[in-house]
Amino acid sequence: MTDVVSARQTELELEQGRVSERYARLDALRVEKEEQLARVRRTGLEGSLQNHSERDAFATLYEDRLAQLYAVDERLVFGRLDLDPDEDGVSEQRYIGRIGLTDPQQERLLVDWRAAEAGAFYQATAARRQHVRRRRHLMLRGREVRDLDDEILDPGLLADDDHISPDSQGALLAAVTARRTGRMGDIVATIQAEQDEIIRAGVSGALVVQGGPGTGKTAVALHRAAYLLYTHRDRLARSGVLVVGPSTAFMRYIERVLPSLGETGVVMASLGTLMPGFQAGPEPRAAAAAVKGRLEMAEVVVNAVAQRQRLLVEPRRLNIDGTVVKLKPAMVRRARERARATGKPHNEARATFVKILVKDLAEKLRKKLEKSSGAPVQRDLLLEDVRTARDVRVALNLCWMPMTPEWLIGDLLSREPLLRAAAPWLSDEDIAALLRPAGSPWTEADVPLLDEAAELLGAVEAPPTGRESEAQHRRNVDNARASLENMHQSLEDMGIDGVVDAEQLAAANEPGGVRRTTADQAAHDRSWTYGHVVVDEAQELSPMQWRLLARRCPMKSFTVVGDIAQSSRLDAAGSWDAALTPFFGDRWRLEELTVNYRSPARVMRWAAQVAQAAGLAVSQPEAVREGDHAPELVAEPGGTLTGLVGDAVARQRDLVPDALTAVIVPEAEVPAQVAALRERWGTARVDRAPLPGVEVVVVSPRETKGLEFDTVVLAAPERIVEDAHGVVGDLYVAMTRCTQALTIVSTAEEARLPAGLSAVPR
Ligand SMILES: Nc1ncnc2c1ncn2[C@@H]1O[C@H](COP(=O)(O)OP(=O)(O)OP(=O)(O)O)[C@@H](O)[C@H]1O
Repeated sequence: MTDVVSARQTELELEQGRVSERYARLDALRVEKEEQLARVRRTGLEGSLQNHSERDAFATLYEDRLAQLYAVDERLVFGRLDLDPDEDGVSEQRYIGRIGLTDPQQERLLVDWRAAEAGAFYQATAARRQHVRRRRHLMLRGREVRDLDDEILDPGLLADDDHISPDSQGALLAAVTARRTGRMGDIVATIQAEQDEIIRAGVSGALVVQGGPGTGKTAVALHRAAYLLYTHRDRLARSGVLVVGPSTAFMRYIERVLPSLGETGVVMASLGTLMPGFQAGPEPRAAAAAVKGRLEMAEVVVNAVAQRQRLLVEPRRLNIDGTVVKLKPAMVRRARERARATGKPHNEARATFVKILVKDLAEKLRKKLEKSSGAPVQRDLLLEDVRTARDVRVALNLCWMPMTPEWLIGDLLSREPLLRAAAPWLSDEDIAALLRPAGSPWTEADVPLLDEAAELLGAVEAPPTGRESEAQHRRNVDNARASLENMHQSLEDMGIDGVVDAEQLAAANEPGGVRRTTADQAAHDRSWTYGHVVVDEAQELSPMQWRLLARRCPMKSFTVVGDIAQSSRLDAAGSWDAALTPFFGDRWRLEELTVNYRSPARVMRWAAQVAQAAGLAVSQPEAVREGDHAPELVAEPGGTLTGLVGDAVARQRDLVPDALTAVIVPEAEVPAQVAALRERWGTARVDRAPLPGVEVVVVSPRETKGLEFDTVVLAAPERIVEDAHGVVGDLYVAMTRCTQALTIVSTAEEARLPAGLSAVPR
C-alpha cells in the first residue's frame, strides 16, 4: 500500500469512529424520546394530566421530535471544519450535520448546519478563511463513511497532508453527477457560497432569487425555509411557513427535502390547492388563464357580489300567515345601505339586512293586524312569524342571497349576462375566454377568484365576531397557562422535559383543536396568515395569484425564486419589477444565482441558442461541468415519432446505465408514447410519474417544470412551441432538464424546426 493510500485509509477509519459515535448518540436520543412519549401516553390514560387534549399536546411534541430524529438518519454528519488554534494552542475540529447534538455532559458533538458556527463551512475561502484551515466533506452511505474530500484553505497544512488537493470539488461533483431518483434530495453538504448567502439572508421583506435553469433555486428556497424556521423558531413555529410550487407533481418531487432537514411543520401547496378544500387542475385554455390572472378580476368579483345585493324595481306583496304586507323598494334600499355600511362581508352583513327588513315588515304587519282586530298587538311577538314566512324568505333571498364562493364564481363564469354586467369593460374576446359550461371542473386560474370571493362573502353561517373569538381564545390561553403551571412539577418528576406552551395547549382545546400542529391548523384555514411564504417557479404566477399570496402573509415576508425566461404564460410579466411592484412596492430585493449544477455546459449552450433565437432574454449560468455526452438531434421527416423516441431511449440507456429517463412530448402525444414505450420496455418500467421501479417517465413540457432526470428524449420540439402559441419558454424548460444526456427527435422538415435548434453544439 502506498503512503498516500494508507494515510487516507487511516483518516477514513478515524472518521468512521467519530461518525459512529454521533449515530450512537442519535440512537440514544431516540430511545429517550420514545420512552418519554410512552410515559406521556400512559400518564394521560391514568388521568393525572388534566385531560386528553393536554396529553395529546405533549404527545404531539414528542412525536414531532421523534419524527425529526428519524428523518435525519441519512448522512447525519457530512462535514468537518479544522480551525486555527486558540490561545492555548488547541485546534478545534468541528463536525457539521443535519441537526445539533450534544453528549450527556453537554459537550458539543455536532453543529446544526444552520447555526452561525456552521456558516464558515459554506462561506470560507482561501482568501477569506474565517479561521478555517481545512474543510472536510464526509461522504456516507448509510452509516458508513465511504469517502472524504478535503479542501485546504491554510497552505501551511498542505505540507503535512499530501494526499489531498487544495481545491477539491469531489463532493460537489459526486453530488451533481449522481443518478436521479425522481425525488429531489437536499444539498446540505455542498451548499455553495453564493447559495449560502441567500439561504441565510434576513427574513423581512421579499427576497427574489433569479437564476437560470439548474442554478439551485428550488434547493436554495427549501434550505432557506429550513434555515428561517431554525433561526426564527419562536415566531415561525407559531405563524407557520407556506411553500408554494406550480403543480402537484412538483410538490411531490420536492416533498422530502424539508423533512430530511428535520423540518416537518411546513405547509406545502401547489397553485391548485392554495384554497383549503380545493384540488384544482391546470387551466387548459391559455387565453382563459391570461384573463383570469389580471388584477382587474378582483373588481369583477366585487361587482359580482354587489349584483347579488339587489333592489326591488316595484313593491312586492308578501303573504305572512294569511295577511298581505308590502315590501317596498325604498325599504330594501335603506336596509341595503345600512347592511353595506357595516363593512362586513356579504354573508355576515346579510344578518343586518334581514334584521332591518324583518323588523320593518313586522311593524307593518302589526299595524295591519291592529287595524283589522282593533286590539293592540306586540311587534316583537311577530318577528319570528315574519322571519319564517315563506314569501319573506324568498323575497329576502332574492335581494340578498347567502352564497358560497363556488356558487358565485361558478354562476358568474357560466352566465354571459351576469359576466357582462360584472365586467362591462371586457372585450367580447375576453368574455368568450372566461365563459365555460356550468359545472366545469375548477382550475388553478379559478382559485384566486374563489379566494377573492371567499374574502368578500365571509362565512355562510356567521362565526363569532373576531373580538368574541379573540376574547375566548385569550381565556383559553389563561386557563391553559394555569393548568400548565400545575402540571409542571409532576412532569419534572416524571423526567419529561417538554415545552408545550399555553398557546399550543389552548389551541388543542378549542373547537377544531383536533388540528394539532401549526401546519395542520394553517393548512385547513383559508384566512391563516403565515410568517413567511416561499414561492417557487414564481415566474408562473399571475397578478391575481400574487394578490392571493400577499393576503396570506400581510407582513410580506417572502422568498421568491424563479426564472423569468422559463415562463409559459401568454401574459408573462417580462420582469420581476413588473410582477412584484404592485404587491411589494419597493420592499423587495433581487439576488442572482449564476452557476448551473444540473445540466452539462454543452446542453445549456444549445438551449440558450434556441431561446435567444426566439428573442427570449435568458440568464446564462456557468455550468459546473462540460458533460460526457454530446447532445444530439435526430430529424427524420416522414419517420414515425414513436419509433424515433423508442430508438433514442434505447441509445441513451446504453450510454447511461441505470438512468432515469424522461420522454418529454407534446401533451397530445403522451398516451401514444406511453403505449409504444411500454410495448418495448414493459409496463412496469414506463409510466407518467417516477414511481418506484419506473425507468422511463413520459411527461408533457409543462409537467417537467422544476423537475430533472438523468437523460431526456425530447420529441417534436416544433409542436411544443406551437402548443405554447409560439412562446419558446416551454421548449427551453424541457431542454434544460437533463443531468447527463439530451436527444431531440422530430419528424418535421428542417424548415419547421424552431430557430437555433439545427446547429447542435459539439
Ligand atoms: N450546491 C449544490 N450542491 C449539489 N447539488 C446542487 C447544488 N445546488 C444545486 N444542486 C442540484 O442542482 C439541481 C438543480 O437544482 P434546482 O432544481 O434547485 O435548480 P433550479 O434553479 O430550481 O432549476 P429550474 O429553474 O431549472 O427548475 C438539483 O439536482 C440540485 O440538487
